[in-house]
Amino acid sequence: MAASSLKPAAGFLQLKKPQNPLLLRSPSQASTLSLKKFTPMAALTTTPAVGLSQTFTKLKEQGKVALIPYITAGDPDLSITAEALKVLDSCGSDIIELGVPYSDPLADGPVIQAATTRSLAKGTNLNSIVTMLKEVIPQLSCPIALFTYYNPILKRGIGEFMSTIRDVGVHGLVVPDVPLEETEILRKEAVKHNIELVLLTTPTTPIDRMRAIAEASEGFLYLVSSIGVTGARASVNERVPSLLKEIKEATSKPVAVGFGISKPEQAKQVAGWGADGVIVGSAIVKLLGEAKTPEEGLKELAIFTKSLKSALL
Ligand SMILES: O=P(O)(O)OC[C@@H](O)[C@@H](O)c1c[nH]c2ccccc12
Repeated sequence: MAASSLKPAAGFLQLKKPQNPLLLRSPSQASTLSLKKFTPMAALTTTPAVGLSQTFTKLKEQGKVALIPYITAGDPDLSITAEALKVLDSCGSDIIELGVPYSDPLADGPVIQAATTRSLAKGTNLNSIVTMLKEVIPQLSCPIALFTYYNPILKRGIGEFMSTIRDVGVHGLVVPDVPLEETEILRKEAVKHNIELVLLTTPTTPIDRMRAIAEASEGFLYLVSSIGVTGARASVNERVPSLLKEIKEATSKPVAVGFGISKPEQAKQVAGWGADGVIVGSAIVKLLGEAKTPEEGLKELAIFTKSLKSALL
């Protein structure tokens, strides 16, 4: 995981069976879619978005905690993703994490895996996502952090990947399957292109390693709340408060907590524990995936996002 504790098994890019890198403890273990035309909406804000760390600075001054929803691009299709980004933005999101679908999503649970499969079946790829973002990002007021496994980056070439996403206005990048030791080139290219590379730490990351990850992370530090894969859980890991305390002693960078947060009450609880941001993925992906129609999904998305936002106020 970005970075986290972990070095994937040799040849991990060709893994047949998903293997969650978040479970590894130490380095040694370790078609183009035809898009509908997007109609520019008159009332949309055109304020240029600030980056991730600036967003946290602004929120901190206001005593607020960031709401960071995650959705998978291209599920059910990219024109709905474009609308979903606008809904998320207008309903109070502070940063949006947008997932690039990948065939071997090793850190993802069933909900995001299924979304990924649906999206790939529609032909979503990096080019089509970038084309969509070019149109949509100027209409958003909050920054986008792109989430992708390492393979699509390597396939394109690290430098070219960074310049492509930067050119369409992406501010941040989350890559869960690159261990800290191997993030060096990625970080260099990210800095060069003004992209904030967010690294992740988990409950099994040794403390010294967590410090090194915090030091290298840009934008914010992603605290994975529990071991395992993404997905809703009945309750948030009760170790999160002590993990947050340890991290806060090690860094002054903002810390956002994700994995298993699916309800407004849980978001509130995590904010109360001192997190600077709360990330909600599977619950939102599920809502969009299970909606009777995409339009229904967008309506429910607006309601759910607002309920998460008010839990954080
Ligand atoms: O789905 P959850 O449990 O709400 O967790 C957030 C998560 O979806 C998002 O940040 C994410 C999606 N896929 C990942 C893989 C690794 C780390 C993080 C992620």
